[in-house]
Amino acid sequence: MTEARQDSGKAYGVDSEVGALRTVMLHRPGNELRRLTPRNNDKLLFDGIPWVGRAQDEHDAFAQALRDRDVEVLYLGELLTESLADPAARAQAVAGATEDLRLGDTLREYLQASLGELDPAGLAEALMAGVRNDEVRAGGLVTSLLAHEDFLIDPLPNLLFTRDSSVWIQDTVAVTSLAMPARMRETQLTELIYTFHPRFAGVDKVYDHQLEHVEGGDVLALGPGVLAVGVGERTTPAGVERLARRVFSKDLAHTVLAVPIAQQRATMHLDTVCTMVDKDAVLMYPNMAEEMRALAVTTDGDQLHIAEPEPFLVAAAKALGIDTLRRIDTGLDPVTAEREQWDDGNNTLALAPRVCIAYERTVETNARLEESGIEVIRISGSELGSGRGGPRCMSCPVLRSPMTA
Ligand SMILES: NC(=[NH2+])NCCC[C@H](N)C(=O)O
Repeated sequence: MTEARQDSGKAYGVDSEVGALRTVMLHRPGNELRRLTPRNNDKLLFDGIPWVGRAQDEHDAFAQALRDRDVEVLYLGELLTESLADPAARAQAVAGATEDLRLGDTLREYLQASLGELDPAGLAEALMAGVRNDEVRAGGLVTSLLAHEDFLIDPLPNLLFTRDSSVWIQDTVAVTSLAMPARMRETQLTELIYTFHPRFAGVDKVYDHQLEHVEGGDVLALGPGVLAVGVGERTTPAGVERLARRVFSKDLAHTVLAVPIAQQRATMHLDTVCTMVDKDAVLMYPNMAEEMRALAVTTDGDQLHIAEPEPFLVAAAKALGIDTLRRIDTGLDPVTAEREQWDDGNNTLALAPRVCIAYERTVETNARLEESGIEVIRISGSELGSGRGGPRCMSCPVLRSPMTA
């Protein structure tokens, strides 16, 4: 895969969680965060109202920490704007953003016409930050009945978490299918980027946003040929089944480990409780580590075979063909562990084996990681963290050095 990828000049492909990170897609938070209010923040999946300027500073420091380690940083907003240079992309974008039945025909037609007149940057901004009723002069019954502050196109503050809206599996990309209504439209944007951006021309898409729910935060590339997929609040049982069929049919993996996780906000994705920090080591939330189980899914080319549930580390080591998958045991007491898990202490982003980025505030977890020989690059996330996502959630690796020899 890698040779073909490099020969053809395609700069994408991911076969592990820890191969040297070369290119990553981030989203610099923008005006979509300025739409959050105390009345809509729950629905929009934020726990507070971030100070946007500071969140941007924190995010810039995150991007700089990556560049300092020779990682190329792509921005979703820029890729989107560039994609919208294509008239076909603009038409698809406008149609997608205005399909909501809340609009009614008059308003829909008005919006389609006015969005159609925007330049690519203006349209990208409307797609990300949304459009408020009092920002347009639409006229008509629906406009009159809606409140000034109602959104005609909802803002997408969770674009920040680029991990979830697409995930690279080898040299294909999965445009995911997000479960929460507040996030569903995000994948219209990643779909546009991977369809229309010249950088990704011709890329094979292994999943799409109209299929059963799968979120990227649930998908871990444990090593070449092995995916672990969390099943809980976001990714559904049917989602992991569909993803397994898709990756098997394209020979992108030989084993998919389905990992049930508690259906609650604190553990919304597998990467909130488990991330990889070395080729053979994971950091796990201690309060859940013992009970985590996995069902290994394999195929004979026709049927799926589902193994009996086994402890996650055992099933993962078997699938990877190694003796042991080590767990970095932070040894934290249950209360400290719970506090640091909530603050995304387990949500590390590996830049290479034994090097990761973490929020500085998860002091104890970071100290234990260092004692275990893992380098920790700390970033501040006092504002970024109000969206309940850490460095792994805020990054979509596009290219990692392959783990395969
Ligand atoms: N991969 C992750 N853990 N992403 C975190 C996403 C947080 C976001 N506010 C949500 O609720 O969807």
